[in-house]
Amino acid sequence: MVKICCIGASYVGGPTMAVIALKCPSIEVAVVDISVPRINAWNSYQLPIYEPGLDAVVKQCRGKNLFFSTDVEKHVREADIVFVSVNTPTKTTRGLGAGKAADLTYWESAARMIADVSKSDKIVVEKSTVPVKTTEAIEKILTHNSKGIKFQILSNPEFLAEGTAIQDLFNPDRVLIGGRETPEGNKAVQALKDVYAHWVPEDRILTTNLWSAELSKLAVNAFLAQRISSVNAMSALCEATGADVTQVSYAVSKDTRIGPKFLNASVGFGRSCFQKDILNLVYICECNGLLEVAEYWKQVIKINEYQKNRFANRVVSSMFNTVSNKKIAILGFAFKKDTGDTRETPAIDVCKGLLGDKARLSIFDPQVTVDQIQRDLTMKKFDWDHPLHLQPISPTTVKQVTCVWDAYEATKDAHGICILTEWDEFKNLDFKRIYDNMQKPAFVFDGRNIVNVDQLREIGFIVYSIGKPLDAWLKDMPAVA
Ligand SMILES: NC(=O)c1ccc[n+]([C@@H]2O[C@H](COP(=O)([O-])OP(=O)(O)OC[C@H]3O[C@@H](n4cnc5c(N)ncnc54)[C@H](O)[C@@H]3O)[C@@H](O)[C@H]2O)c1
Ligand SMILES: O=c1ccn([C@@H]2O[C@H](COP(=O)(O)OP(=O)(O)O[C@H]3O[C@H](CO)[C@@H](O)[C@H](O)[C@H]3O)[C@@H](O)[C@H]2O)c(=O)[nH]1
Repeated sequence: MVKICCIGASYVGGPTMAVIALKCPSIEVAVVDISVPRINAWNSYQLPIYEPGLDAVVKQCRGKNLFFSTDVEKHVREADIVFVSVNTPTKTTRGLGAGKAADLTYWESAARMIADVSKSDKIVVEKSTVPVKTTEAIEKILTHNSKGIKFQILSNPEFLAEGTAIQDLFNPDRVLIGGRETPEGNKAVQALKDVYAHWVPEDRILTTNLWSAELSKLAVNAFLAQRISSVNAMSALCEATGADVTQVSYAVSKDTRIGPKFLNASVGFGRSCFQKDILNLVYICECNGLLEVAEYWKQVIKINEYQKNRFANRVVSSMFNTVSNKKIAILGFAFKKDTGDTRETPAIDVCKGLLGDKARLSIFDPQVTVDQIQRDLTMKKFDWDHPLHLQPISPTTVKQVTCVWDAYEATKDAHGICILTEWDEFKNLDFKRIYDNMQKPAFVFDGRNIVNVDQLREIGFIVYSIGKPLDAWLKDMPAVA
């Protein structure tokens, strides 16, 4: 029986391995992590991450051919194939490349551990998103101390998106496998292909050299984020001219060369992946002396910062240029719907912007805990190009924040509402009831374009939707970005 071990039991390691176990009953899969609470949660009824469809997959395989464990060394030692799916955040502290380069500390320590504990030949699969040429460094670590054991290293980047991870894994656009172009490398690629071939059609399994696989992952994220920044840049122009960004993006999407996906204007893209992977790309360009190329990709992140600032400024300027001591309801804190993940969520920047102007915030998100919100709002944000108001806020400011478990509670007596995540349940709220319980004039700032603007205006709200023709009230109060 082939044995797989995956180091890192989080958003990628957990769902990916659960799907491999489900689709390949003849393979034994162990997912290991150094975090005891995380592994305990995987072995309980309350999984550590919220992902639609994940519970059912885990329930079918756990204890049969899917195991979660903190005994990292044992499972690595026994495995034929070791996936490494640890965190590769942006290097935030001082040192070479700080603020842009990927921090490979976790990857390196995983590689050293694999080299130390292995007693048989292994295929090591790079699942984490890493800079181009990381495999080369990992190869050196593994082979330096290999005691005659042979390691083949493959790059197999993951393209799942949170909130749709299970459907993305069941039906991937492609599976990408990069390997050494040697007989041993080809054999390792084939072994991994055989795993995916249990459910992925052969024409969707692409094989490349190692560097193409690593770079393709960064390229895809850069292209996706670039689409969002492009449509968000258009949204500012729409507001200035009276065009409607939904109409514009629909017209753009009808061009078959462009297509319809990833063209929704929003308060900004979140999650560390887009920002960290583009910063990573920028750093690689700079290291290769390609300064203009680096500047080009940096602009995608700058527009994202601009969009978040623009939104917070719009709220303040619309409400008579101050939100001091006003209650603002924040509906949604996660970076997108159907996940509890808040990493780099635009809500952090918008909330910090409003708190900087001394607003009182009442926050509701169906999947994010109070502790997480407090942690996010007090955490120091690393400074790559951030305005001052996004720096850490003081404990007194945090007292201006309450978290509640109901949208009606959050909006009670509020002066304004900011919708920051597109949760489906926000579309069906009783806005008449909400309006009746709010201070007047009552404002709605829709950062996800999910509300029916006409209906809300009829109720009496002053409504701001990203990239839409402005309410007469707002026209006279231009937002300064
Ligand atoms: N989250 C996504 O949607 C997504 C999608 C595609 C790719 N990726 C990439 O996949 C990688 C993992 O992402 P994630 O969101 O699952 O990461 P994460 O940061 O949520 O979790 C990483 C896990 O690895 C564990 N870990 C770190 N070092 C370890 C070690 N030496 N031994 C055992 N466990 C260790 C940590 O305890 C943690 O549970 C990243 O490189 C990310 O860029 C993420
Ligand atoms: O038209 C759009 C689409 C998305 N977003 C925002 O963009 C962010 C990212 O969304 P999404 O890409 O759906 O989620 P992620 O889980 O971050 O997935 C991205 O990042 C992963 C990590 O690398 C990749 O594996 C995925 O392919 C890639 O889509 C979220 O804040 C969304 O709200 C928009 O504002 N407008």
